[in-house]
Amino acid sequence: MAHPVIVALVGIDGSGKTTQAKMLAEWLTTCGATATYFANPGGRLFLGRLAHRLGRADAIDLLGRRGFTLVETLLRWLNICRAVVWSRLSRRTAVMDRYSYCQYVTMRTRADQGDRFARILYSVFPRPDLVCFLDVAPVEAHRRVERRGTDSESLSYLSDAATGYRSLPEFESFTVVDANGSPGEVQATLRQVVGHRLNDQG
Ligand SMILES: Cc1cn([C@H]2C[C@H](O)[C@@H](COP(=O)(O)OP(=O)(O)O)O2)c(=O)[nH]c1=O
Repeated sequence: MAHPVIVALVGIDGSGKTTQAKMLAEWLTTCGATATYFANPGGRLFLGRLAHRLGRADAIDLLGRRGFTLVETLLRWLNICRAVVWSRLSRRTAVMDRYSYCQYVTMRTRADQGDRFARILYSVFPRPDLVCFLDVAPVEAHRRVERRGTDSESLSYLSDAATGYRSLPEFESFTVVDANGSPGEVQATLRQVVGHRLNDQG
């Protein structure tokens, strides 16, 4: 590889980012291109638990909408920073579960203020070598999230978020991967796409 590679998987909740990114990192490592999976949590679960302990309903009740969005944006910034720095220093591949684009879409979908601030904050990060948009029908994503049972998103939120991704100025540069199939089917497509990209890198 000519230089360390950053691969980011983006898409709505339930599109399979976590499942696919972990599988991809394992596969790349078995192929000899040592890769590490990086999650990018926004702190919702952790802050939710903290809020309960403090007698609040949830993270938003604890921090307020703007406070929660700020903390979430900063946490995700730190997670991306860690992955990018690690990739540069170790000269290894980082497979990222979410990237800055996900936070832009989340904020826009929730009609949060401060998306310009987020864009400035995240502008220090390089464009990943490859961004795969896992394109799933919102109905299927909703089913998966319900089955997962760790969080919940309304179908209308997921539909709005899917529209949000497509309206990003960067969307044209994303590689769209059909994510409606089984994990194995989607992974096979991703391996092809990523394999080509890595070969192109030399
Ligand atoms: C990829 C995939 C995931 N799942 C399950 C695993 C998880 O419990 C849930 C959501 O997948 P997950 O990988 O967590 O999606 P994301 O990180 O984008 O939110 O759906 C399926 O049932 N089928 C699939 O094809």
